[in-house]
Amino acid sequence: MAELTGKVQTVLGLVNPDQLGRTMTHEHLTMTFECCYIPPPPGDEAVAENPFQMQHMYWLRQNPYSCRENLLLQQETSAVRDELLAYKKAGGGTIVENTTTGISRDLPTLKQLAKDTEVHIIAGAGYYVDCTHSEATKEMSVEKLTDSIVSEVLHGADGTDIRCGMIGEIGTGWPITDSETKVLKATAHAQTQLGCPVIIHPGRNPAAPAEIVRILQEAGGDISKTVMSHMDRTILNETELLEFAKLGSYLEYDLFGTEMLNYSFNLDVDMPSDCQRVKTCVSFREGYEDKILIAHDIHTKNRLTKYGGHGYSHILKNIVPKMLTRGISQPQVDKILIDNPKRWLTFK
Ligand SMILES: CC(=O)NCCS(=O)(=O)O
Repeated sequence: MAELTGKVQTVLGLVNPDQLGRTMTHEHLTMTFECCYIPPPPGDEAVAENPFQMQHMYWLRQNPYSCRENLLLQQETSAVRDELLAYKKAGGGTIVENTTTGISRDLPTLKQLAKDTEVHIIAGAGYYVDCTHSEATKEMSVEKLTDSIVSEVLHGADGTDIRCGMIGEIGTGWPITDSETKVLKATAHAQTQLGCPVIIHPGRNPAAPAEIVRILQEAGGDISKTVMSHMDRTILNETELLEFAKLGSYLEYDLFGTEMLNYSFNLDVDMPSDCQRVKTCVSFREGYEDKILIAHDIHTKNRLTKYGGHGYSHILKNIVPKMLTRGISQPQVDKILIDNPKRWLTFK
């Protein structure tokens, strides 16, 4: 698309890629996550009902998905606005907002936040995981899904004229369902038409990312312009990780700030700590430094600083200094936070 080529599309319009600055490539500013509610561990049912206040946060840190109120980030726009102002002050420039259809994308709120804070915000087109697909979505053909995604980028989404600047996060589970496969194919077709960035939420199985790449590639997708999110909890074996890296997508470590003993979506996974995430970035710094992206993927209330969480500035304030002490140079940090996001987000 000639108008988009060489530009980045924010909720306030097209910008020159050099304007983005430091970029978190996977965040949510307003969304709901009720689709992923998990009942509390046996014996904790009463604790889960505690009033949503500071004394409850120690429990929510370990069980974020077992309290319905914690899943309503959309109620916290004022706190998120304050956080974005702090992010800007900490040197942040851009947030890629990954909320798609199914988890309450709210484009007017994103536009207002961008105006209020002067942080560039890029919104996502497309659909989240199968359990959030409506009956109408499930009945759509790949062609219809493609048209709808293309329209969200070219004309605006959800009945507004606010345009999405990338496709994703496209949700998939494991195994990948028929409806998710159609959405993946439509994503690839839309990407071919638009030359746009794509970002994927893989299912929680080490085989999921490669299977997604296979489906996208067969449908003509551009893997070099595609981000595989949530690598932190998906491929933990080093050999398997290097095998996947060879396929050429961006590798996103986007759960910085999440430190939990039991990852309730997949108890087989030992969720890495931030130190382990930094170590992984260190191990990737030669060979794949052009492919690493990082973020916090804030999607529950307890992670906001208002509730004692790490907030959207954690990487800039705490992780970058740590990286510098562990052998990642300032130019390499700049690649991860500025150059790689800019390259990914620029329309071809
Ligand atoms: C909003 C979202 O999809 N977050 C991902 C959480 S997960 O635990 O990495 O699947």
